[in-house]
Amino acid sequence: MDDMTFFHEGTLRICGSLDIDEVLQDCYAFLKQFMPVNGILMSIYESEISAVRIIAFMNDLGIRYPEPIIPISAEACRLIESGADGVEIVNHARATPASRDVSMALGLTEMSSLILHLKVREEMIGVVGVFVGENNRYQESHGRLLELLHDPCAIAMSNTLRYQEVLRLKEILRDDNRYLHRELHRISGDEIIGANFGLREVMEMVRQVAPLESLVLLLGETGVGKEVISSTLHYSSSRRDGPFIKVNCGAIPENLLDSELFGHEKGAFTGAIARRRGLFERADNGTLFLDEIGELPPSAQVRLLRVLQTREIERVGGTKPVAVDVRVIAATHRNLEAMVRNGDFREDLWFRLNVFPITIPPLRYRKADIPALVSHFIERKIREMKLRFRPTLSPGALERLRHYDWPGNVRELENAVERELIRSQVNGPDVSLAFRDVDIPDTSPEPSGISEGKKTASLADVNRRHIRSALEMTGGKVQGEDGAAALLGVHPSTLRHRMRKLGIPFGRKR
Ligand SMILES: Nc1ncnc2c1ncn2[C@@H]1O[C@H](COP(=O)(O)OP(=O)(O)OP(=O)(O)O)[C@@H](O)[C@H]1O
Repeated sequence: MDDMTFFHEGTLRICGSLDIDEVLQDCYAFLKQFMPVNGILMSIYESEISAVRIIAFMNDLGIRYPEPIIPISAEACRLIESGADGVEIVNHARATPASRDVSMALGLTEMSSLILHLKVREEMIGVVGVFVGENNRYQESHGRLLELLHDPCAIAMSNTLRYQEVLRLKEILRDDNRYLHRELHRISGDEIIGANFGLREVMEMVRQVAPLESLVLLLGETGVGKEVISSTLHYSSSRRDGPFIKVNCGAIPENLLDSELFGHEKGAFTGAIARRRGLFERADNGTLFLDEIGELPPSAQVRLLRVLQTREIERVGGTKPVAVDVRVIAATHRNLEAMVRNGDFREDLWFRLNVFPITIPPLRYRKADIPALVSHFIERKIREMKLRFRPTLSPGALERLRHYDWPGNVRELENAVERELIRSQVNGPDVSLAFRDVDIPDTSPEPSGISEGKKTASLADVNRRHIRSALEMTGGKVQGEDGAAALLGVHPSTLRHRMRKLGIPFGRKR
């Protein structure tokens, strides 16, 4: 083989892969045709610690991968720093200080080596050592051949160092990411209060569905805790170490929705100066929580359905579909079934989303959870707001909270606690929380045709609103497992009787 062909063939092997172990195996098989070789070693010199660090190593003598850092003597350091060049032929294990240190580290009593010193723009970046486990095996001609491969070896060495750095940084990032996820989960305090009381059935369903890959639809009025439940679903699933991405479908302007959800390619539209991954791609191997799914415009509904069916997204301006492994949890406070009937939501998408619906009951139907929620929020707010005084509850406060209807549900209760805590701080350490402004009667509009005075009407009104909102959530259905009677925990005929008495119309449209 002439020098040109040797160089060409050698370069193909050296630059054939980013996996340096694969490269060494290929080079070993190639070099064996031209010279004695038992192993190859790539190392760099670490002047600060007077050692060589092994970057890659292979051999056919059964020598185990040595400790990556091989300390070398001061004499060896001096020689390396004096700026060796080209190929050094060392035909005895004890011939030079460096070969003595390395052969000892490899456990070889005899060793011949060809040391190719790699330099890029006069800067020494490391060495490639080809060795054999006997003394006196290398000649000038072997050295000359190896020297032909200096440039490809230098490129491979610098690529390997960079690639190993990328892998190291990637691992650090992954580790940071896992840590931040756990922290986020801890700080957001996703403890579910009422898991054994008012939300027992919900939590039972969460336990059933969390380990599966199924789509989950969370239904319930605003502020009932759809987001906390979705995060519990994610963190109890096998995807818990993957991302949990939340998106409020109602908060993204329609013209930006596609690019937010599916990303865009560079130049897809004015202002798309770089490729951008969408939320689906960011949620890869994790969970995407699509809140307020009822607010999705019809065009986005079509595209979402396609993604759910194909598990592939297409970036705006892209030509190739991109596979994504994402579990979707959707949520809405709206009655999707009624929206489907009115033509505001696609039936096929609703079918797809409605595989495992979980309805979270409003706070007014689980008032037994109020004391635990209040103390949970007091603890949380004291921590978050770094408050100085820990107030107590004044007599009658819980009664007042239980008496109220909580149209804004748990979020409203959380806000009420925060407000009361802020007020309390100005009054010194012995203050208690009274929640006097929660005692106001319900302010939602009166149903038309009611002529009773406010005082006599209030109980009927409260009942009427409870029943109406239960019907709202069940799409007007009274009977059956998913009917309003089951939701309210009463017999269907009792509910019908009350509806008649309160003048609530029957039927699906209300
Ligand atoms: N069971 C619960 N235990 C502890 N905190 C809760 C619970 N339910 C809700 N919260 C808290 O109440 C607030 C509102 O809950 P969340 O945002 O989950 O409601 P939501 O139903 O998603 O509301 P929206 O429909 O407006 O998006 C959050 O701060 C949440 O942490």
